[in-house]
Amino acid sequence: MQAASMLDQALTRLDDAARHLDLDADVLEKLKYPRETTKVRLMIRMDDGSRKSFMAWRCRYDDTRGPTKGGIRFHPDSTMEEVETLAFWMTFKCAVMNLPYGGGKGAVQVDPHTLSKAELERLSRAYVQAFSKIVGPDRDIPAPDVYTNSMIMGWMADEYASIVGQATPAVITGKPIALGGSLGRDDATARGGYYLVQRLARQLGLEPGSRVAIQGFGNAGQHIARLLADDGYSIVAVSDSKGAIHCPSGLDIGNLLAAKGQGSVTNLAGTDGISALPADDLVAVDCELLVPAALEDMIHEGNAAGVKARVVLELANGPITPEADAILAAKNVVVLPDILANAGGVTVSYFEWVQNRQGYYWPVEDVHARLKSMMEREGDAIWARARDKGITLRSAAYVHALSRLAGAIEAHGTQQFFTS
Ligand SMILES: NC(=O)c1ccc[n+]([C@@H]2O[C@H](COP(=O)([O-])OP(=O)(O)OC[C@H]3O[C@@H](n4cnc5c(N)ncnc54)[C@H](O)[C@@H]3O)[C@@H](O)[C@H]2O)c1
Repeated sequence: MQAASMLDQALTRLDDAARHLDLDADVLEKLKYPRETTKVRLMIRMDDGSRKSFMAWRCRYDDTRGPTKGGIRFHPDSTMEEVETLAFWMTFKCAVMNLPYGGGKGAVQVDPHTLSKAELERLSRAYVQAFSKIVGPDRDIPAPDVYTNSMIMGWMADEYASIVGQATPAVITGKPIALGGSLGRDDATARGGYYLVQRLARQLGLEPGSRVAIQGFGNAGQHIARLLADDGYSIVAVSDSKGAIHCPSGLDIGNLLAAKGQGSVTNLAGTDGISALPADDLVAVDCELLVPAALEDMIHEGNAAGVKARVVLELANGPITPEADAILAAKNVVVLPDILANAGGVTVSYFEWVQNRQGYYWPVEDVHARLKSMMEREGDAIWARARDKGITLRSAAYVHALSRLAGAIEAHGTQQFFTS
């Protein structure tokens, strides 16, 4: 992860989008910087009695359109710049989907795989203790991200309830169903991307039988593999942090899930015509659809030219660097951009927050139907904007979001008072 330059790279998207809109200067001044980032060193007791500390952050990038919303990542390489960049993307993602939220993000610099379950629980609770004045159902609403899950969200919701002295399920989303989670949240990120692919399949030249390569086999990667395979797509390559595998005749999803359950998809290499690949070679596999579903900057200047897919569905956040974006555009590869393609997760998190506040819970069919109609509505609008302006879908998504953000910032602003 090239964390130091990440935010600057992300801000180039803002500049690019601003060129297509007639904006008040207040708008860019407000969106160029995070509103607040809090840094805390968390101290927890380890199982052996020793104490250990971990750096943690929470960023509220912009709250013009509502309380800030964004996940908490547990990763050894997390940095403040990464958290701020992810919070910037959340600001735009919530605006793309017209959710009544601003953007936020949090992280703990830790490899959670080195902690016992009890240590992980203490760390999760320590995070909420440290940031209890920052989070809140009308202020800042966390959710899961890389290497955090519903169990961790449940501990965090419980800790917040202890601190404020009352059950407050709407403070955090991605909770277990038994603690006020929403049906359909588990596969929402992948499902949103899947609905988008279904909606635009004709324009994208995709159809059941098209070949798919998936980078990363966690929450997003596993569910998109299942949804596309159920639709008749052929999953020909998959990777995780241990490496990649390739099978031109198609991989079996059940076998992939079982192998991942035992550590890694690479355990399947050498069986049933499946070959091992270096992890980096996954992006160059012969296929029609490439799905990055791991981490940032995985498709870069050094490997973008090798991409053979016609379409890239960005389920990960920021998997393509701006340099790689230009290379892919020159090759006429259509990129379904992260702030639209993976927005299903935050959209169903929003549904969870609404259900928590209403105290009324929806059947999964309602969750799916509402998600589908929102993905189609915003996907169609962004497709039309890209076509009308002759710009990439990424630029169109940023223009789409920026026009909503600008409307809200200008409505708050007072510049006209001074100039009229
Ligand atoms: N889960 C969500 O709701 C959600 C929502 C929006 C965006 N995202 C984004 O999707 C991406 C994946 O998130 P997730 O929730 O699936 O995380 P996860 O922790 O469940 O899975 C991450 C996967 O990536 C793999 N991985 C790590 N390093 C890799 C590498 N170098 N090469 C290949 N694979 C590698 C891991 O082995 C794991 O299989 C992230 O960018 C995240 O920000 C997730």
